[in-house]
Amino acid sequence: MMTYVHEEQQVCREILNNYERNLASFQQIINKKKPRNWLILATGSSANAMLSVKYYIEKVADVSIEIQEPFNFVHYGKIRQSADFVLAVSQGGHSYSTIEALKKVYREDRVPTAVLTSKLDSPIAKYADTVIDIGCGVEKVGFVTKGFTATVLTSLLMGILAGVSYGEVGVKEKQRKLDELNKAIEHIPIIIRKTEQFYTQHCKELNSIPRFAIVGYGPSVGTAKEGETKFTETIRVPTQGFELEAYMHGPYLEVNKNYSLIFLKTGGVLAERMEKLKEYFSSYTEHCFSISMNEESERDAKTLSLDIESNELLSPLFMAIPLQILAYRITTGKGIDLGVRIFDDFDKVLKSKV
Ligand SMILES: O=P(O)(O)OC[C@H]1O[C@](O)(CO)[C@@H](O)[C@@H]1O
Repeated sequence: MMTYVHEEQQVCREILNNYERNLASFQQIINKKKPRNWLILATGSSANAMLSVKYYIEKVADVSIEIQEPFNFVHYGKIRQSADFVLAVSQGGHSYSTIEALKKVYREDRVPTAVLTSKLDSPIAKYADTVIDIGCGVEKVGFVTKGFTATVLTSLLMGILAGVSYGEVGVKEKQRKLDELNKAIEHIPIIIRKTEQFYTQHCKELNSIPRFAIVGYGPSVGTAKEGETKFTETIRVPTQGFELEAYMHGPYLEVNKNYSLIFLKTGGVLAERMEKLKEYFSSYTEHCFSISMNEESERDAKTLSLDIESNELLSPLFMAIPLQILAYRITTGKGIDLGVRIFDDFDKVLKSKV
């Protein structure tokens, strides 16, 4: 897992170097059909990645994005009349639910379909008009890390290209946005280093926590959800990712002195509201941690400050990496060997991957 974390920067560089080629077929759909109402079908980390980029794409391309959990879509859902493009996202391309959902749309043959995957010859590729390469190669460890960041970056680029095609983004603005992404990925090694130091400083405490809640807002709700996915897959203690305000409607009542909160601080309009929540719970549990994208004016030992000056909407490119590393470090710190498979017959019985 850490090997892939260390590959994230290189993979991102490659994605940025090759985006014109990798996204050529997507560009064609956009230029030809000009879809403005996208339905995205994805589960697990892929859904978290798309939730992370939704706001950026909606803003730069002036489109509207709906994300649906594929199995519910297959059995209970329907495609909105207004939907004019369906994008299925499956990093490995074997998720049964996403395949079935895409099949349903593909057979109707009403809207253009595309699949975003890192495995171009995977089963899902048969059911879309267009196959788009995430550009990160196949990740062999099931607890994806580079695949998440690569999906985020490729999708951000799709948003920029759509913005250009729709006249929302001019030539200069496109270059500015690409520069912003190039600059963003240069922070990855330092994020890794800072997170490793942070874990070393707090390992005893972090390893002993029985329950985590990760709270975010805006684009970092997707990051919080990815933290939930990563922590439960690896550390195997109850962990949930919450949207800031939703957390205040019930979930907070669970807080006790053993409970840990991880606040994702990405600046923006809700920064103060999050600070208030943190302050409130700091007197009920000692285990309040923050991961802050921006430089913190007051240094607090339980804040991992990444000191990055960037657009809040790009925060998923940075903020998931500390959670990936913490997931791995806490897991090994607790003596769990991720190489030893558990529920080994799960896929055979439940067939959630085909
Ligand atoms: O993106 P994919 O390949 O469809 O996978 C979806 C999810 O399935 C899992 O591999 C677990 O089955 C998750 O780790 C992953 O997020």
